[in-house]
Amino acid sequence: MRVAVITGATAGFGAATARRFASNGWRLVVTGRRQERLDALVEEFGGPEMVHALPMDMRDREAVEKGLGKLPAPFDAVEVLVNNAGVGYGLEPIQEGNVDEWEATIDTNLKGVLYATRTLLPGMIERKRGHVINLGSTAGSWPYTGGTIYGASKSFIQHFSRGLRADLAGHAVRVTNMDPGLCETEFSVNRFRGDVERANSLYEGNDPIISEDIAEAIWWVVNMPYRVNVNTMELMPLSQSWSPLQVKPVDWPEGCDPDSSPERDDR
Ligand SMILES: NC(=O)C1=CN([C@@H]2O[C@H](COP(=O)(O)OP(=O)(O)OC[C@H]3O[C@@H](n4cnc5c(N)ncnc54)[C@H](OP(=O)(O)O)[C@@H]3O)[C@@H](O)[C@H]2O)C=CC1
Ligand SMILES: N[C@@H](C=O)C(=O)O
Repeated sequence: MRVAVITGATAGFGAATARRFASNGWRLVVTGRRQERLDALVEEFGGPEMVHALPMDMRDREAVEKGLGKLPAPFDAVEVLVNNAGVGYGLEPIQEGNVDEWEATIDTNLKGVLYATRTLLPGMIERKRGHVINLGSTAGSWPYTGGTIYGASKSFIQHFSRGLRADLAGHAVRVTNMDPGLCETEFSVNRFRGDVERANSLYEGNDPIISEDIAEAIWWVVNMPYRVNVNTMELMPLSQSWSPLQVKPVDWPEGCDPDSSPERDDR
């Protein structure tokens, strides 16, 4: 029986992906911080014989290394790792940003992925069977006001995924970066610090992607023939596309001539 590790399985994409794999007979290792939701997953997917729950914070290196590094049989031959746990707190521009929230975003989205990947890769290489799927975001390619730290964290994931493929040259381990756009999950409620109304207003009337769509895409990527590596996949709801680069008049200081420059400006 095959084993998949899904980080951040207590909500959104992670929960839907866990459901997709469990319904196809896979054993699961599920992680998240909310114990009661992990307990519910264990019950839903067939009990502790089928699901191993790891309550842990992905920012806690020791917990991740210990939890994923010492998985009990039969959960120890991990074939698929879905690095899904992630957050994007706040939507303020950098000059007004909350540094604590930046750190939480960076530590979860970057370090959590690195800890899990580093811990599980040697086993995949040794068993000659593995697939790492990293959840990036369209925000990693297309910047928007207020999404800078989150987007930069997802640019890291895109580059990390490509680099990982290069490092794994010759090994039977696949790597996929998946970049979803607007999707309705708990992501925005967390981004807006619990403001459900503000989160809902993003989705209303826009037919966002739903978690099951992402789970389906992950399932498809994993089930391509072993010779095929889907490097990257970008998905948006049809309602989402690009708008022109922003242009905004500059609030120059009194007496400033925009034709001037610091070496010619005697103000
Ligand atoms: N929704 C969207 O529009 C998009 C989301 N993404 C990315 O997809 C991934 C999943 O997001 P989505 O399902 O939408 O978000 P949700 O907020 O619905 O779920 C996030 C999951 O991550 C877990 N998580 C968050 N922080 C930590 C942490 N420090 N330690 C352990 N687990 C953590 C949560 O579990 P718990 O709270 O129990 O710890 C939860 O299970 C993220 O990486 C996100 O950046 C990418 C593109 C679009
Ligand atoms: N789609 C969201 C998450 O990745 C966003 O970009 O805000």
